[in-house]
Amino acid sequence: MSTTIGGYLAKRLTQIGVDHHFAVAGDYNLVLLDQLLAQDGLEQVYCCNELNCGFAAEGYARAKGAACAVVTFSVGALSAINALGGAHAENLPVILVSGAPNTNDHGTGRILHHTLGTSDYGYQFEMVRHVTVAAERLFSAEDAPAKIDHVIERALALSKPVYLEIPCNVADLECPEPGPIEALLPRKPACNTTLDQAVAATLSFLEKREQVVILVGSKLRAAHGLDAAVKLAERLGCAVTIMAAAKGFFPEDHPGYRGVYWGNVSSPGAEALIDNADAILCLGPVFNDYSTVGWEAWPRGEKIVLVNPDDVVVAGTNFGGVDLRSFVTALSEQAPRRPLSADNSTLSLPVSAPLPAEARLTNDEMMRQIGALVTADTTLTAETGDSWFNAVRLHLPAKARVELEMQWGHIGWSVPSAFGNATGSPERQHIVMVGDGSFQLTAQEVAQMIRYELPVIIFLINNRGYVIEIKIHDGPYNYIQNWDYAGLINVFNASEGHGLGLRANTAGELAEAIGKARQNRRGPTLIECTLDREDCTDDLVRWGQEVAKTNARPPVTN
Ligand SMILES: Cc1ncc(Cn2nnc(CCOP(=O)(O)OP(=O)(O)O)c2C)c(N)n1
Ligand SMILES: [Mg+2]
Repeated sequence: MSTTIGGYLAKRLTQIGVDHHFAVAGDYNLVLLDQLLAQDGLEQVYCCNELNCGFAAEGYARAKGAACAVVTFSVGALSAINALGGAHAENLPVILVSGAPNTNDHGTGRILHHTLGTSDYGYQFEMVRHVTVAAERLFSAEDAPAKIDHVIERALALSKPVYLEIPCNVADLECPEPGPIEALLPRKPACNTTLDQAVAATLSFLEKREQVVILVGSKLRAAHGLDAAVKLAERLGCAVTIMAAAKGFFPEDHPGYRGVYWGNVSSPGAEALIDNADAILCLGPVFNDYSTVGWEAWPRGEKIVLVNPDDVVVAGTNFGGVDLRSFVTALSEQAPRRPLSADNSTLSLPVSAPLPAEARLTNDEMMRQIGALVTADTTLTAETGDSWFNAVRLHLPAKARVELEMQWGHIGWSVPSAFGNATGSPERQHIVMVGDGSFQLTAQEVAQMIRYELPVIIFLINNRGYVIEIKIHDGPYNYIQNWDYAGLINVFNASEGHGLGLRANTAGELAEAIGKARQNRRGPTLIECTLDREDCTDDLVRWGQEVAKTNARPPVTN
């Protein structure tokens, strides 16, 4: 039995659970798109531009575990590379496929359209290698299956993006049908010796420790460790705090849950818990300048067990080649059971009283009403900006999901990512919180939510500017042209769309808009929430001051 190279890729995508792929057409990829369209069980979904296409795939991977974006050469791929950087930073297996020039043009010295105007067409491949863990260029049918399998296997094994370049005259060449998919799926580690030693070292480390705390980090999901972390918390009976970028990665109704650890913007009591602990098990953390609030909140030293996706460090001793899920699972099975020492009934939850309907809308009232919307079936995508701090402060019901991009932090990511996430998980309720500044970068992807009739509820927080930047360091560059954000939906609807654009200036208008949004099942509802610029979270103000101090450190002169 044979297929084509595009058909081989299409079959592999469906075998790894990718039922949709995102695309922007270009003459270098049209034949490939035809091959992908021919695959049963694989839907082709279109985006307005290649940056959004990459972010839509990134969001889809959050829902489905992997994703694919197909773009044209150079003018398309160079935009998508930014989104691939985001997928790399956020540990998401996105497969970027780029069409490419006809193989007969290589080495001719000819100048091709969409290129830099030179005869070397290899620059894109060189660029993309910096943001992927595997990259392949196809030139013939003979080695195409092996190269396609290689990049897919690497994407799944490392939960990172990969790249495939398919020339326009190669996509429909004949090749054998794919073999068994098992060869590409992540395999359990063969060697247990190091694992056993890491567990033994941790057990003896814990023997002498009384104040044990688990700190959940943002790599835990990519390392497939969410369930194991709950089992470990139950075994140790200990308190559990989460890092902001890991919001939703530990059930907040669990008795051990004790809020967000984020330095001086931690949940009440969480910072003291970490500071007073004599053992901190850090599961998949990312300690960067933002998550440590300018390097101030960075647990280190002999009381730390650092559990990374592929290695464990016990009080400074490194155990390489130990995967996080196996380690946490083994520890949860072998650690002496301890009684529940933490009780999150003391967890103080900021709940503001409802405002009268005619009252001017405030940030607290907006979050009170959004919080009431969140259920176990909700996926909340929260954008860079005060939306980070608002989302992190929410108290989540079990199984509710929060999607953040706190490592890459590309403003505008949330709209296309939520489009992809909603495409991959239509059974969930999708909510987006996005500021006016961020929205202006990728707004057009709301039109695709209209096209595909996705009932995403978008809370557009119009506070007239880049407030997160204003709180770090103000200047004229933080103020933007205002849009009629609610009115934009009519533009995107044209004559046949079911999008809804509403504005909420008061508490009552917001409540009414949310009611209408919940009824609108045939398209997105954008609710423009107008807030005073100064009405932002205290957390943002404190965090912004710390970040500004960190950025202002004078060069260290030796
Ligand atoms: C692609 C990209 N370009 C610039 C930035 C820097 N930046 N980070 N946050 C912002 C402003 C966000 O403003 P909004 O979305 O309105 O959010 P708020 O803080 O709620 O006002 C910028 C301009 C960024 N993070 N990503
Ligand atoms: Mg803003």
